[in-house]
Amino acid sequence: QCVVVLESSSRFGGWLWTTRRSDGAVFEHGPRGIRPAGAVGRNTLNMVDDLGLGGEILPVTYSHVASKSRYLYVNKQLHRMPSGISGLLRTVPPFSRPLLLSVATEILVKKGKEDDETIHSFISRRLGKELADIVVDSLCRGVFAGDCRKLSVRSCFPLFYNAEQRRGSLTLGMLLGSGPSPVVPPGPLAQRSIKESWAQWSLRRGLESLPESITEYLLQSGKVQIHRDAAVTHISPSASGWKVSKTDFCDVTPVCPLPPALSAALPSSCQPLVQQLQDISSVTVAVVNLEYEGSILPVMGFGHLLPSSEDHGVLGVVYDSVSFPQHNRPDGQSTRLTVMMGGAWFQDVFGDPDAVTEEHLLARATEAVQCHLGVTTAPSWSWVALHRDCIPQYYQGHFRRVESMCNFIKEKNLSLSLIGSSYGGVSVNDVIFSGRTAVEELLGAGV
Ligand SMILES: Cc1cc2nc3c(=O)[nH]c(=O)nc-3n(C[C@H](O)[C@H](O)[C@H](O)COP(=O)(O)OP(=O)(O)OC[C@H]3O[C@@H](n4cnc5c(N)ncnc54)[C@H](O)[C@@H]3O)c2cc1C
Ligand SMILES: C=Cc1c2[nH]c(c1C)Cc1[nH]c(c(CCC(=O)O)c1C)Cc1[nH]c(c(C)c1CCC(=O)O)Cc1[nH]c(c(C)c1C=C)C2
Repeated sequence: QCVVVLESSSRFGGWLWTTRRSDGAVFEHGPRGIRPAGAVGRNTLNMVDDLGLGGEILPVTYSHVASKSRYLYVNKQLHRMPSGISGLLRTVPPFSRPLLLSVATEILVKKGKEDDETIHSFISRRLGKELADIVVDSLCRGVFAGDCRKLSVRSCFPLFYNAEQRRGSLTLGMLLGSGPSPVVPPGPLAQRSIKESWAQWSLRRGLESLPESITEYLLQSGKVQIHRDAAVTHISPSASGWKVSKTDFCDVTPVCPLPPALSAALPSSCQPLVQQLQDISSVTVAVVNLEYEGSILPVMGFGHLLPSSEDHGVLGVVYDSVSFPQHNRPDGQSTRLTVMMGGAWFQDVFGDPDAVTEEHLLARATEAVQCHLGVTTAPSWSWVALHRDCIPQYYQGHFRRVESMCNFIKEKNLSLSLIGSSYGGVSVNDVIFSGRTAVEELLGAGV
């Protein structure tokens, strides 16, 4: 078997993108933390073991302040998200009643009849409108940069959907479990993560080390051809497999991540698939990394999110220095923050992504830090990145679209796998797991 990897840009890694400054500071422009939990989390840690990257791991435990404290910026104030029993029992602003009341009465709410629903409608129905408007609205902005009034509960939070389906309640589903998950035995690193109670992890030189290390591993194996600056422009079925781009690769089974690239490359005989791919939309996020001199944060924690009712444009701010102080400048005298903006509201707030200036995005980000965190000094360093169409949006009915694409591929006996963030989960773990599953189906397990 011959494996060929074609990457259109000049670097591997996609959204895993790190800047390593010469003084030792590390800034993430894409993902910054990976969760070790669950089958997909264990799978990634097993891969980190295989790559020999275990010594580079930076774990953040559940007892760390970054795991215990997350904030919401509501009514022009920061509020710590309630946690623990006392947080659930008391009425804490910005909520009008103890959260335990919503959780307890949720058990009595009847099961929904629809085969999918928006996240906002699902949570309003089960836990009340206030939680949907504030907590879940913010959560969807902090994971999907998306609008919970459009996103699908079944595809975005399958755990919630399955809990209702199997146990009749979210609360019971969380307590009793809501169904089977793939079997992935934990390797040494995953075992360590369980023993030490990790909530998330990164790598000493940033998460881009992961694709860098994979590239090195593949090159050393001598079994894989990898090409940068090699965009797939056209694929079409041929007698011996697929004809890919301008080059003839026989017996190639494309494993394709991006719907726009794939739909543009497919032939007209795959029209139904092309149409379904074109129907998966994604949102643009502006990511602004900021470095400030000294310890400037008024609170410690993972960061804060804003519900869409507070501000459409600013989604949230990550306090990178708190989770990963190892990425600070070695003198330890700085604070690193990341402001994320736009998402589903990008066009409304900032207009055409091609016309928005870096200066405008930087000004909006520093203004948010000043307003939300009371930081009046200017940042000593900044980096502005505009990530076009970076997070796919699983709108209501997404599961049906994915099912129908898979059926088309099966019926036509197309030797093609759909992997990546557009189909069954947007986290780094989901994407790696979908790739592994597809390759195992093609080449057999144990590869
Ligand atoms: C700002 C941001 C923050 C995030 N934070 C987190 C986080 O904290 N934790 C987490 O788990 N996840 C996070 N994510 C999500 C996660 O990073 C992504 O979902 C994941 O990296 C997507 O991987 P992918 O392989 O599906 O796609 P991509 O990363 O988009 O990779 C696709 C690759 O295909 C290449 N390509 C495109 N078209 C072609 C073509 N025609 N021919 C050849 N190559 C092509 C691209 O150049 C790219 O390298 C975040 C994402 C963003 C944008
Ligand atoms: C403010 C915008 C964003 C922040 N992170 C992301 C956006 C759009 C992107 C993102 N964050 C996470 C994931 C992976 C999801 C997963 O299943 O692992 C993605 C794509 C992780 C994450 N971030 C937050 C939560 C609740 C999660 C889920 C996993 C976990 O519980 O750790 C919340 C959150 N994200 C951001 C902030 C500032 C924030 C909370 C304070 C930034």
